[in-house]
Amino acid sequence: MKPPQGAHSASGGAEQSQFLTVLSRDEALRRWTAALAPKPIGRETVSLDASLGRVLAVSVAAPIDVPPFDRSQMDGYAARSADLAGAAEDAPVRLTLNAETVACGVAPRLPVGPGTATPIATGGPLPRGADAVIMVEHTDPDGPGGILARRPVPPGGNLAYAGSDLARGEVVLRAGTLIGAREIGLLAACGVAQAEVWRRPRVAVLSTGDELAQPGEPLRPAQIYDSNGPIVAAALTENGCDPVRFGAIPDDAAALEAALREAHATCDAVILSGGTSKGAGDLTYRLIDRLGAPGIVAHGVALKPGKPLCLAVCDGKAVVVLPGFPTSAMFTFHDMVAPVLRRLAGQPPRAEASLEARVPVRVPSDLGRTEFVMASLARTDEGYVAFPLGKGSGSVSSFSQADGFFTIDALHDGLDAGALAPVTLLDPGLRPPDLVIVGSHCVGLEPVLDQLAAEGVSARSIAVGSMAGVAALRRGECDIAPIHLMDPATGQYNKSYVPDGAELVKGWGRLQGLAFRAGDRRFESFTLEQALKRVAGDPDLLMVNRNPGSGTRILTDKLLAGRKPEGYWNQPRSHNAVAAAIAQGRADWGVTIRPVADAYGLGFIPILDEQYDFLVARARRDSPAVQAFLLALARPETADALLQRGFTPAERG
Ligand SMILES: Nc1nc2c(c(=O)[nH]1)N[C@H]1C(S)=C(S)[C@@H](COP(=O)(O)OP(=O)(O)OC[C@H]3O[C@@H](n4cnc5c(N)ncnc54)[C@H](O)[C@@H]3O)O[C@H]1N2
Ligand code: MOO
Repeated sequence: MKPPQGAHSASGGAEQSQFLTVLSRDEALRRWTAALAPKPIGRETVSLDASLGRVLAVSVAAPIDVPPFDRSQMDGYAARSADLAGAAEDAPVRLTLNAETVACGVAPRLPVGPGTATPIATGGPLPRGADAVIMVEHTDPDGPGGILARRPVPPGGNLAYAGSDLARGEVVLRAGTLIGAREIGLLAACGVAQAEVWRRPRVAVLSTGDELAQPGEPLRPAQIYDSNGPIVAAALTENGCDPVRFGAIPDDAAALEAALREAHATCDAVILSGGTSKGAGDLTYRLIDRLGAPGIVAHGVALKPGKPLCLAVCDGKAVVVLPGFPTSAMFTFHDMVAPVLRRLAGQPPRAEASLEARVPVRVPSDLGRTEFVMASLARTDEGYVAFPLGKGSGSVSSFSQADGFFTIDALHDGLDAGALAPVTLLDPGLRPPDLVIVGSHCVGLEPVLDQLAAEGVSARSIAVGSMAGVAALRRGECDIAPIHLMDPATGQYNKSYVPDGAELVKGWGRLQGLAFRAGDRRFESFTLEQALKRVAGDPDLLMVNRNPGSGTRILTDKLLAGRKPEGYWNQPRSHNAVAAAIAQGRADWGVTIRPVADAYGLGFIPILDEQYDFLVARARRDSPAVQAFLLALARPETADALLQRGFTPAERG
């Protein structure tokens, strides 16, 4: 959305007309549902094949008996139980065969009189007079026209009576049932070819913002891909609605008004994302308020993520503006919007599940807002651990990687390390991963994890950095911690960081170096010593550093020997961020690894081969998942893949 207007704008300052009242989550929902009175929007009749995933609008009673007639459950002979009462192995009873055979789908013509039997197939209709079936195994032929029955069969033996499965008139599926494969089978068995189901609400999906490109299009400078549109559309389908995509609307009053009016006129509900927060983006609100009464009922909710959520009802239709930040958009959709849309769709409430987990690190939070923290779960010997996915509301990955979320209430400024928290699962069918890897993530891990996936071993890699990985391993929260930590005293990698109960497994080498824009004369063809002298002496050179605790930071500090050049406090958390800052000219140099520098087309002066190794918890070493990991690591294909990506595989004997 557009930034706040500065002093040069016509209005002479940023408008601050939004968030007049920030409501609690519950109050915002109460006002919205009171204005909307959500209920199913209508019925339609669909064919049985098209009914999967739909919700029955009316109860269905069986129009016929199932089975429709008394039928045999065995291949054998329809007979009279009274005739068989005295039959035994040493005293068989002779029965005369009637002159017909009852196959499936053949109506019998002849009755079974006393002393007679009719050959019958499993599923064949029982002839008049018969009240039992004797299995063929319990008989012997006795000439062309008779059998000897060697067992007694009680009345009703080996047969199913008409209506014993479903009786005509019995309700087989109730209104409100979600139709799955089993329900379809049930309806088909009763001969029902169509189902009366709730109509799926058509919900318009509009992204807003000049910066949005659609996936598949090239990304121009300062653009990002529209992820909210596709994820909201998919989440609507998951919740029983039909999304209608309107794409990304630029920040232009006429375009937005036209799209919004069309969406409101042609759909049952409208969901926008972006431009709900402060700034001069109040265009959307003025337009929504003009769409119909009562208009906006809540704008600003005391929760995080999701504070700028805007809820409206215009002429009986729900209109929602989700925050632009992807995690905020998805969380508010999941928590507040989806349950209401499900009621429009006639869908049953979503199944909720939660479990208790220990949160291993302190999680700070804002006072005054209920904070929802997305977390990845790992199972340990002492129960579940919830790792907060600390990427913030702007992240697209934290909502998708989260297993669930826990809350920190508005009156607290954080959750202490080690606290227990109930975690609400985003997918109630959570299956904890077989292998938990916590520490520094490296793209060299991908071929190893691909092999595990192909073998059916599910692995979860949680990137928290090397130091935090060591701590997690020490607390028993993971199986493996990848690290690349130089001991500043010895210059050696990793060996001095192995905690009790762990062992070090060799990974691979990553060439660390000083990266700069290719062709930059201030670095081109310099040795490392020359380059370091240059950065110390040239105040125009801007560096990009790494976050404290990262292996690269330790190395950088060692190289700088106490100096803090311009840019030192710019401390992103990844190799890629360092390379992007240099490539895009926000910085001139930084320390990163060769594969990343190459990917960004940067110049590179080698420093040293840093060792990326694995701490393995000894107690877990023999588990099948850890064994699979170690095997995958040792495969020649892995070494090839590492070489291809610019890493130096460890020598293995
Ligand atoms: N001064 C203040 N700034 C902000 C506040 C505030 O209270 N005061 N609130 C912050 C919070 S909290 C959130 S959440 C965001 C929400 O911002 P908007 O809803 O106005 O959204 P935008 O500004 O349009 O975009 C924010 C961010 O998200 C990206 N975005 C937008 N649409 C999409 C999309 N369809 N797919 C992917 N990403 C999208 C957009 O490019 C921005 O990066 O505001 C804070 N600021
Ligand atoms: O409410 Mo925003 O969604 O904190 O990030």
